[in-house]
Amino acid sequence: MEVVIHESTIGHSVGDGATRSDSAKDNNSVPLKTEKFSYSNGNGTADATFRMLPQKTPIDMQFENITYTAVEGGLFSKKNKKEILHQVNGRFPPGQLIAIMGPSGAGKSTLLDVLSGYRIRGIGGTVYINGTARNLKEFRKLSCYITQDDRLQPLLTVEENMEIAADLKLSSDVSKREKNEIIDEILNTLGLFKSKKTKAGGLSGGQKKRMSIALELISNPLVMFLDEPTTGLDSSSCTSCVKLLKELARQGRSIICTIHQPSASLFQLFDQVYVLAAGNCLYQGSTDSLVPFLDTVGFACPKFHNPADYVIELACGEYGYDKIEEMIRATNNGRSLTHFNEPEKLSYGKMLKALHFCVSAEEGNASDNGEEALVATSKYNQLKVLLRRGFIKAKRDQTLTYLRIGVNVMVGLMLGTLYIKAGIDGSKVLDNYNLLFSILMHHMMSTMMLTILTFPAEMSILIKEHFNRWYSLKMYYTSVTLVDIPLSVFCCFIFSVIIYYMTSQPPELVRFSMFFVTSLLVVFVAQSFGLMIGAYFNVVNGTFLGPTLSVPMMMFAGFGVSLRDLPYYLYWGSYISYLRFGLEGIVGAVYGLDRGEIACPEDMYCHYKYPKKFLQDVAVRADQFDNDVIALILFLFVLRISAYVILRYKLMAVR
Ligand SMILES: Nc1ncnc2c1ncn2[C@@H]1O[C@H](COP(=O)(O)OP(=O)(O)OP(=O)(O)O)[C@@H](O)[C@H]1O
Repeated sequence: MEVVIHESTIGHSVGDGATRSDSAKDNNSVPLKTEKFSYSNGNGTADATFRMLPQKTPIDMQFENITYTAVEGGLFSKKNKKEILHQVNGRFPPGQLIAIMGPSGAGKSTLLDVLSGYRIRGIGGTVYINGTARNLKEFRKLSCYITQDDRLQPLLTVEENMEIAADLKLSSDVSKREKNEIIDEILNTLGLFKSKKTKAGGLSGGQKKRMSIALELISNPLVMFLDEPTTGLDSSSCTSCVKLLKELARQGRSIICTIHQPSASLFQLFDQVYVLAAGNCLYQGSTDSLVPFLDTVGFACPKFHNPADYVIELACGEYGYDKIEEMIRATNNGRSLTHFNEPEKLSYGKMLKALHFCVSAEEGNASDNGEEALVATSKYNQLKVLLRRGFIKAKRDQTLTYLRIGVNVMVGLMLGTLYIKAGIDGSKVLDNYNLLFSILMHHMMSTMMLTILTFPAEMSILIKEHFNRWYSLKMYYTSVTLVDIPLSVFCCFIFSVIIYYMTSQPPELVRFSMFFVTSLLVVFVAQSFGLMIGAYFNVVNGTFLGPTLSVPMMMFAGFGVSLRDLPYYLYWGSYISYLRFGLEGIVGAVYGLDRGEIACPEDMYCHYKYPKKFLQDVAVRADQFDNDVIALILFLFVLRISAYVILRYKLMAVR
């Protein structure tokens, strides 16, 4: 198979003095020399032929005096600063598979987060890329972070997940055929080709891990950070995962991963190891040199003992804390490179054994500010791809789509049966009023709770994909907003038709339209409210807060206590309750527009056969429809913008 490689990052370096030798050619596809090589894919070996281009400069990473200070303490408790990394140093050369090891709580994930640029607050020290202080923005374009939990779209097949990633991470100049070739190439390499049509949710743990790696490989990162890639895998999957990582390292990448306690055979697969204990470096150097190092510091590894186990035992303080201090001194907290085999000087040709494309030719470069400059494709393309993904998900989602439609039909039928013909019965005007409020309750609770319950799961995927520069938050948010519109409209329409017909509300198009528009706006406002809560809180807190905060909305809607009877010092509450405007709009649709006398059954007393009398008694102004619509639209805008701001804050706060 031949893969075209773009000349997109020629001469690209990531220090402050980052240069790009020929940015004008960034998007040009130039076929160059062809090279053939073999690699293992977990199912044996495979051959591939790649057309190679001058590649990105491999990345030699050094870090000096890295500290990380976390701030502990809640909103109402005293804030304490806690230093987690204590001036650690080290070097991660290219083409190497590097393990960051240490006991639980040693600071492995923290160091990985700091080096990858995922963590940006509370950090001290300097990271150098090829000898120059790191420019984080440039560095992020060449690196990726693969989280411990596999944040995949479970409803999309492996192939669809890859296609979406390719459409977002590769320049739009790359043709569909070329993208497919790259996808096949990566899936083949990672042993996922046969599972192409399997939904990601149905993959095994090992396959999910490989899938996470495959998605990021699309943009051909030079540095890959992986947080505990072997956690949850059986020993054979662990080995094949680490072998795969080694293969990727051999192609010129730096592969840096945290790992708990590898078996002796797994440990041997790593080129280099970095051992941490309580935020200090105990050892850094080649895997082979660990045992000689332990000899030199006088803590010889017992015969037949796994050196990885032994060094973790030392790091845990099992043999005394003085030994930890001795090792920190011996390595000078990571400054010493004595046990560091100079990385094998890979020939240029060998370095070029990257799988396929280099991509850093951002179409979004036009606006070279903020996150837009980090993503690979235009805003329009991001939105298009995210909408495509959203619609595929919606089509397959049992909860968000089918259950939602089912609930609207069921509740419509139930309420319709309970209040059958209440709309034309002069003796049942109060019942009908209850029905109208119940309709609003249904719209509010069903949409708000669905969003609160489902959005936090999306959030973790958003954090990963956004950090790995798949898309900008604006485009993500726009797609989330747009994707749900058709289904919301459909559900609301079908519910409105059922209830309106069964309960015999006035059969006039204008009234039905007012009824439907008000209902739909309440749906959108409630959804935005749910999004605001779901963006910030987890499911447990959100499930508590959503209904709790809705109670004042109901109180001030003017239903139980009419607006006329609200104490003046609480009247402001009616302006912050969107249900008040919803109720006014929907009651106006049914009883407004100078509706005439309502038929009263024989032998019945109909107190409210004149709608005007009823409207007076419940203190609802039925001539305010336009204002109600405007108020609900305002609520919609304010809540949507607030949800966006909260989402943006949350994305930064987790870092
Ligand atoms: N934001 C934070 N606030 C307070 N403490 C933190 C914070 N982040 C990390 N820590 C603390 O720093 C220490 C190191 O955490 P880290 O997650 O890096 O450890 P680790 O070596 O990766 O552990 P494990 O292998 O168990 O995942 C832990 O004691 C942890 O509680």
